[in-house]
Amino acid sequence: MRPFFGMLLSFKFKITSLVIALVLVAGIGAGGIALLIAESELRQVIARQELSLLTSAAAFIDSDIQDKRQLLKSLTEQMRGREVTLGEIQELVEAHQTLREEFFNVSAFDASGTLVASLRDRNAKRINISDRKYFQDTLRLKEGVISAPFRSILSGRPVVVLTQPLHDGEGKIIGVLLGAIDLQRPSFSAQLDALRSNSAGYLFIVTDNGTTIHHPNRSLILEKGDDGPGTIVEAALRSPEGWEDGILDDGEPVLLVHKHLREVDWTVALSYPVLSAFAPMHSVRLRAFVGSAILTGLAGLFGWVITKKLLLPLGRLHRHVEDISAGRADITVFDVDRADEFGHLSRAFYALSQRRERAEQELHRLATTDVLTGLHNRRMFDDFLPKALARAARAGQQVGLAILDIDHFKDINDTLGHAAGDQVLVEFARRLVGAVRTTDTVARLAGDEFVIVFEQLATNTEIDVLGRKIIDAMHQPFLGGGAQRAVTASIGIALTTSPTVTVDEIMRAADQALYGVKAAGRNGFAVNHVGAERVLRARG
Ligand SMILES: Nc1nc2c(ncn2[C@@H]2O[C@H](COP(=O)(O)OP(=O)(O)OP(=O)(O)O)[C@@H](O)[C@H]2O)c(=O)[nH]1
Repeated sequence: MRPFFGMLLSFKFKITSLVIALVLVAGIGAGGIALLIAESELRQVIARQELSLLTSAAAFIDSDIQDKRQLLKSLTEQMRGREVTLGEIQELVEAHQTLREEFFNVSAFDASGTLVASLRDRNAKRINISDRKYFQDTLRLKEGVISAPFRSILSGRPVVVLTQPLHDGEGKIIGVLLGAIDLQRPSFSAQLDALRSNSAGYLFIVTDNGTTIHHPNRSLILEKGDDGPGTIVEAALRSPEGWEDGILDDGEPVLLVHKHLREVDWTVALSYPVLSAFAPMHSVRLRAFVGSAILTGLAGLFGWVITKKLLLPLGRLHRHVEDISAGRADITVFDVDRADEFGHLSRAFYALSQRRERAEQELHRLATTDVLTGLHNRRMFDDFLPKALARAARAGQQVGLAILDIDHFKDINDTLGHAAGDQVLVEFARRLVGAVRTTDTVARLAGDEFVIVFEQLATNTEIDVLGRKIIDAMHQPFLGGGAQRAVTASIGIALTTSPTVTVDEIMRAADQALYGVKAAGRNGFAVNHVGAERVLRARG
């Protein structure tokens, strides 16, 4: 659990998260904006395409109605020219083949509105349409009109009729010629439906008052659709032409494209389901989402790998600091030649470690050095002697320990003063170091007591030479408190080749030798072999 939380807090994790966040923001931001723009563009393109298609449909319907009106008009003009009577109209329309193709029925009514001829059924009931608005309008305007859609009394079919006034030879209106268009007849509706074949959505036509003229659901024809705010009928009639987005048709959002006809107060409209219209967009969105997810994952992985790689020097630096702290390496492991931030950090660590090392060395020196004489002190000696004994035991060599005591040093202090005593101690130490070999270790234990550890002694007699050399080194008078004074020392030396000798044993043996020298009148040295428990020589 802990390593997991540790990983969450790691710099690598933070950088990786940052990279992922940036990629996500960039992806969602740029991708989302691009998708929105693309979607908006697509809507415009689709809407324009559909409007252009609708314009063709509107032109087709306009021209169809115009053709039909023209046909009726030319027929009535023919009749007028030939002074056809109402009684002759039935024969005439039956003889006119084109009328059957263009109209569901063509009928004629006299000026009182009574049926006088019917193409579909010459024996049709003599109905009267004098109360119909289109009939009245035709007589009043003296020109053809297009009726509102209605259910025909003659056929029971939903129709609109085109009218033309009938004139006698003198131009007087004697009746009205009607061409009926069956709104459910394939010749009208199938042509419109054909315009939408292979495409999504459907075409419908409504009059200006919202009555349905054409609709794929034939049962709606002649019905007045809901034209409340936000309905497709209201949207279709809102302006002469254009498109509306997001209108609900039967609960489904649609793109509604509409165009008003020129010839008649009808609006032809297209309801285009948005979901299928933008189906390509959905797949683009899905692919963009998957792409973004993959990209984000890759970016995260990439961020992790790159950060890990970039932070390798930091890891190395961390290990180096740990190794140096644990004493497994020295400060030369720092890569101080790097030019980057890790180089700066390494150099800072190097300088810090160097200062710390120097401080440690100084501390160690102070802790192991006798302040007055500059020799090793007792602490150093206590640490050093066991190691020297072990070294000698390993090498099978003889080791010697000398304990030195300045004779009657108290007198020097008492007669010349403590400072003069110090001077003597310093000079004594200096001469001592000068008298022994570089391989020998000299220390001041306390007061006027000094020790020397002799390592790598070649012969037994070598120690005699060294003892004599020390005695001789002290022959010259010492300067203390401005006065010259003879200083002598007593030296007890212990020698051993035993690999099992202890610190106590060799110290005791040296003490014993010193005691012998002192007993013999001081100013000399004696050598005692450890285990022999006797002073072999005592010389002044
Ligand atoms: N000047 C000076 N005196 C010290 C220092 N440390 C100890 N002493 C003195 O050294 C003297 C040591 O004298 P002792 O060890 O008693 O004996 P001694 O006079 O040398 O006599 P023997 O050893 O028997 O010859 C004492 O008076 C201490 O006060 C020091 O650092 N400086």
